[in-house]
Amino acid sequence: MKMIISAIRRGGASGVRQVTLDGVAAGYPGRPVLSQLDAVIPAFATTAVVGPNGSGKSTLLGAVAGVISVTAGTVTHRTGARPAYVVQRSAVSDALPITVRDTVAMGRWGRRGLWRRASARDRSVVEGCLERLRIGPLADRRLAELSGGQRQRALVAQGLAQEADLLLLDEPVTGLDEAARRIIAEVLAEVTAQGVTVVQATHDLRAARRADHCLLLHEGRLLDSGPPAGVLIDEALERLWGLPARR
Ligand SMILES: Nc1ncnc2c1ncn2[C@@H]1O[C@H](COP(=O)(O)OP(=O)(O)OP(=O)(O)O)[C@@H](O)[C@H]1O
Repeated sequence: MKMIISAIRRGGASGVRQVTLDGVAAGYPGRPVLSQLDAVIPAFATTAVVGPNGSGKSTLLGAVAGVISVTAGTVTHRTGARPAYVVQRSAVSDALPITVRDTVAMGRWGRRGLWRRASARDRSVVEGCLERLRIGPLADRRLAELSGGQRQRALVAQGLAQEADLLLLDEPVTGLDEAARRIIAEVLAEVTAQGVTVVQATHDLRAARRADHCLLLHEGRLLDSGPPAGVLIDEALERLWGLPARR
């Protein structure tokens, strides 16, 4: 326990593994994506999963979340608890006739079961998550009526409401304005400091540089991993995205 608390205080460099991927292959029917992927997600820290479009970031998150089956290798979790998985907002149908509060409350289903009534604690967690993402005033609006940034905050709030020890987010800040990005970044930093392991797939290299750990994917393989300062180097950015070196 002492080790865990001091790891939380140090921002995660504990050596404790939240998830270990060993020789993982995964993909879709007729479309293998990840292959021979070995990677570690450190506990109590933030990990950024980066790589060009189509490199397999979402597939990796899906395999860690358990929603995409691995066809070879193993994904081992430190705890048996179910991770919280926040999908890309484009994956959420506009036709869903639910309010923002309902959306966040769905995050409690895994804990209490679908058919049990929400407890006082369930309701207080939901209200707390709405507040944290600053969407309390939107709680009674329909999810489909929200802007992209507001909807994304509702989905992150749903992920938080699950109170999981592992929070997986697929491009949580893509397409958002600076204010919404900051709100989400602050909340993710807070929950990491509270001992949650956070993994986000992102195209935002600034966000990736703020992470404790980085996994760099290319064509379904792990090209590099480690502290972002050592992974997101000019050579890698130039090779993968054709970006010129920064001065
Ligand atoms: N449901 C699916 N069925 C078949 N192929 C898929 C499916 N989803 C993704 N793919 C393919 O798998 C590959 C990896 O996709 P994935 O979404 O994991 O990449 P990504 O790195 O998250 O991409 P992006 O940055 O564009 O979100 C791509 O070639 C994509 O076309």
